[in-house]
Amino acid sequence: MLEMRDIRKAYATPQGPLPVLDGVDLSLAAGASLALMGESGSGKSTLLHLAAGLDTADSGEITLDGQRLSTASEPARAALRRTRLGLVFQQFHLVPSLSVADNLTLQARLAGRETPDWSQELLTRLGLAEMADRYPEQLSGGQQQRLAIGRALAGRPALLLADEPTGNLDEASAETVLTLLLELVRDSGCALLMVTHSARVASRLERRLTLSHGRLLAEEAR
Ligand SMILES: Nc1ncnc2c1ncn2[C@@H]1O[C@H](COP(=O)(O)OP(=O)(O)OP(=O)(O)O)[C@@H](O)[C@H]1O
Repeated sequence: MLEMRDIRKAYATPQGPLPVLDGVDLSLAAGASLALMGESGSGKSTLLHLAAGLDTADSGEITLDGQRLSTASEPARAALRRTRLGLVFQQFHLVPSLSVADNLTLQARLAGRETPDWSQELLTRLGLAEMADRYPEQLSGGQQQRLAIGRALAGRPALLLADEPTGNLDEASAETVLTLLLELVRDSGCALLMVTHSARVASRLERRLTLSHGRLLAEEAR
């Protein structure tokens, strides 16, 4: 479903190129879940952004759902993102002027992928059905992140990319949000690539990989 082959990426800085990824290979099967770990600055977000087609690698090949992302144009990458990917970040990035229900469905609707039954099920399972007419500022942090997860899954993506999705939440909300996210991912059959600092969070996923000095370390067995 997601294949990354010999990915290299350096950022241009005033001091010269800063190499971040130096030959990364990663494969994620349909429906599988993988935690991406590594020290701060090791390139986790960079890798996730490349998988999302939000940025391009200097070299290497990325294939998503059989389509080559690495050579696709920006509009083609955006179309693939809209239809095949769900994204969740540490910041929730909700639209303040839209209700909870509209935030949940907007992206799926724009991509022509909204199914009202699934949207309603998501609202209920995320504990947001009673709050459908509220606005994001009227929700707690945990509720806002649940909404952001619902939005990412409303279009039934093949792959959910999540960057520290519980990083902004207290321990109790983080646990609730993570459990819900994993249940919904499992039930919807989508694959999950999640960046996390937390070994405890990572242990809840099927696979774990660690980035270090631009490379992925050998995989730990579960
Ligand atoms: N746009 C950019 N321009 C220059 N350097 C960048 C840019 N984005 C990231 N970097 C640098 O690349 C390295 C990897 O950053 P990245 O955000 O991918 O790491 P990370 O592992 O996700 O870190 P964290 O866990 O702290 O979020 C860091 O040294 C960072 O400073």
